[in-house]
Amino acid sequence: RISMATTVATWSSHILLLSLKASRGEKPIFIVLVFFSSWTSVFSLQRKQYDFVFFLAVCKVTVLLNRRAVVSFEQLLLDLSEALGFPRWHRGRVTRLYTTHAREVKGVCDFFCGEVAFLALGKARPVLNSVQDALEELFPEHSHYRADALQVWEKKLRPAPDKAAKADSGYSEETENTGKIQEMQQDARTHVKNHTNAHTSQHVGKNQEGQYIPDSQKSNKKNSCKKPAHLPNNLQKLCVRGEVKERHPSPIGPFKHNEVLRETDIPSPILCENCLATRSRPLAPGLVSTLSGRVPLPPVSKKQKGSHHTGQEVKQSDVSISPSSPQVNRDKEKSSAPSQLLRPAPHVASAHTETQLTESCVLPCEGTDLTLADIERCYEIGRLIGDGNFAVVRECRRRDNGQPVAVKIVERSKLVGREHMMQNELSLLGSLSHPRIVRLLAHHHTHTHSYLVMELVSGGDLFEAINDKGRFLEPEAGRMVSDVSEALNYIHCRSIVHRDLKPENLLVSIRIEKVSAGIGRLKLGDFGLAMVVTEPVFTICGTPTYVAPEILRETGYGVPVDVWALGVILYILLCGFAPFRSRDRDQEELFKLIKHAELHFPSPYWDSISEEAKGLVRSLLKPDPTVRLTAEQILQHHWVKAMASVCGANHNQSPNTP
Ligand SMILES: Nc1ncnc2c1ncn2[C@@H]1O[C@H](COP(=O)(O)OP(=O)(O)OP(=O)(O)O)[C@@H](O)[C@H]1O
Repeated sequence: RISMATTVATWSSHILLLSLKASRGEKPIFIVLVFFSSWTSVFSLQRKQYDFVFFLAVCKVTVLLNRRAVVSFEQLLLDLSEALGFPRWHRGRVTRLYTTHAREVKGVCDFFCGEVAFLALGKARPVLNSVQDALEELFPEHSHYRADALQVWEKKLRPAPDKAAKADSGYSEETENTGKIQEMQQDARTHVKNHTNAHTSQHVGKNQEGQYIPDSQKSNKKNSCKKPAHLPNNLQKLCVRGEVKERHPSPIGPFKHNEVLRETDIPSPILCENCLATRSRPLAPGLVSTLSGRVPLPPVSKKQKGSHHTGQEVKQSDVSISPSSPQVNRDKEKSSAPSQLLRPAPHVASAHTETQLTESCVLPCEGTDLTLADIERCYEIGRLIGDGNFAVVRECRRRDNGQPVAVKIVERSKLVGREHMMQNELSLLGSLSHPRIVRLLAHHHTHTHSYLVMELVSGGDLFEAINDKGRFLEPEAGRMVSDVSEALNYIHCRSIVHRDLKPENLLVSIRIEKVSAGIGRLKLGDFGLAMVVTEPVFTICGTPTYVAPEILRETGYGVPVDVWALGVILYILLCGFAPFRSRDRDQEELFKLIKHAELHFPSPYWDSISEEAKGLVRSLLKPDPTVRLTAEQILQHHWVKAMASVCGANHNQSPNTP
C-alpha cells in the first residue's frame, strides 16, 4: 500500500520540507510521514502502536496516521512532532500547523479534511522566504498555486503595525507562556506535506538541529470529533476500534484545477471509528440513476464498499459473505436465530396496509422461506449507505410504488450470541412511531439474511455533519438537543433505554449541507442495544466516549444513561471535541475521567458560548443520575426552548416537522 514516493528532503533556512507522492488509483486512507529520525524516536513510535512503521532506510521511517489513531489535536501535534524527531519534551516541538494558504489548523477535523500539505511550525514566526522555498519545493510546476499561497502568507506575515494587529496574527498566544525572547527565535521548522487523497503517501524530511524553546504546556486543546469504539455486544469490554477518514477532494485536486465532479469523484466511504461502520455519503446532486429518475441508484461494476452495486453484484456479495454451503447456513440459523426474531412487530404489520403494496411486493415478515430473488423482486437494491458490525444498509426502492427506503441487511451468521440485537430492532423499533425516530416499515428473512426495511433518512448522520462542520451554533445545537430529547422522552416514557446514543446513530433528515443552515432534523436510529428497563441494569455496553459513569461503576443504571450521552453530544456540537478524552488514547484513563466527571470548558473554544448552554451541559453531565435532567425536563429547559424557537422561526418549521 505504500508507494515508493519521490523523496524530497530539502533544508531551507527555517523550514524542513517533507514531500510525498500519492499512490495512484487507490482509496485514500492514510496520512503518511516519512522522516529521518533517531532510534529513540523510532522506538517510541513503535510503542505507540501506529498502524504501520516502516523502516525505509537505516534511519528513515514512515508513519501512517489515520483518523482513528488521533484522539486529540494536541496529541496529533505531539505525534507529528515526535515523528519529526522532536519528542514532547523537546524545546523545538511542533506547536502549530498551517495549510499552504496560511490557515491555521485548529483541530483534527481540519487536519483530515483534504489539505495537500501542511507547514508544521514551532513557536517562532516563520520567515516568508522559507515559506516560499517550501512552496517551490512542494509545487514546482504550479506557479499560480504557489503565487496564490505566497500572497496569503505575505499578508499574514506582514509586520503588525500595532499590538492588536499582532494579536490577530495568530502567533502571539503561544509565545506568551514562554516569556523568553531568545526562545522565540527558535522553531521546529518543518514543512509537512499531507495527502489525504491517497491510500498511502510518503513524506520525507530531516530533523533540524539547534536550540529550541520548551513546551509551553499550552498547546491547542481542540480535539477531534472522533468516534470511539462501538461495542459489538453488550458483554464485551469497551475497546477502541479503527476508522479511516473519507476522501475529500483536494483543494487543488491531484495538482489540477477545475475538475468536474464525476461519479468516480464521489467521496469514498469513511470507516466509522466507533463501530467499524463504513460510511458513505449520499450521491452528489444531479447524479441520478440510469435505472430510475427518482432515486439515485447504482451504476455498474464498483465493488469496494461505498461504491455502487447492481442488484446482481449485491447478490454476489451476499453469496460471498455467507457460509458456502446452504445446508451449513440452515444449520447455523437453526442454532442462532431465535424464534422471536421472526415474529413481526405489531407496528410493522400495519405498515403494509399503509403503503399499499401491490401483489408482487407483498412479502411476509415471518419465516425464512424467502429467497434473495423474492427480495429483489420487490426492492431495487441500491448503493451502500452504511455498514455496521453486523449489517450493511443500502438505499433501495420499492418496485411497486417507487418509494425510497433504507434496507438494513443483516447476515445472521454474524449474530450468533447476539441475536437479541436484531430482536431489539424488530420488536422495539417496530413498536415505535415518532417523527424523531427512524421508522421500521417491514422486515423479511431469507435463510441467511434478514432485511429490515426502514424509512430512508437521506441526509447522512450527525457524525458526518460534525465532521464537516466542526462545531455548531447554539441555535442549531439547541434544536438538535430538542429533537433528540423528543425521541428520548418518547422512548423513556415507554421504559425503553437506547444505550447507544451517539452522533452516528442520529440520522439527519435532510442533506448535510443544509444542516449548516440549521434546517436539518435528527432522527434516532439503531436500536440494537435498546432494551426495556424495569429494574437497574448492570451490563456494560455502549461507546466509550458517550458511556455514562454509572455504567462504568457497575452500580446499576437506567434511562438516564441516554441523557448523559446527549450531554456528551451537546458538548461536542458546541465546541467540536468531547468532554472526556485521554491524551494517550488510553481507555482506562478515559473511563477514570468519565467516572470523575470533572467538566471543563477550555478557552478559547468555549469563550463565546452562553452560560445557559454551559449550564445545560452541566445538568446533563451530572455524575449522579438521580439529579441529572430527564428528557422531559430538557424539553422544558429555557435555552433549549429558546434555541428551538429561533430555528423554528428562522425556517418557519414546527419542531415536530418530520
Ligand atoms: N434508515 C436509514 N436511513 C439512512 N441511513 C441509515 C439508516 N439506517 C442506518 N443508516 C446508516 O447506516 C449506518 C449503519 O447503520 P446501523 O447503525 O443501524 O448498523 P449497525 O450494524 O447496527 O451498526 P453498529 O455496528 O453500530 O451496530 C448508520 O450509521 C447510518 O449512517
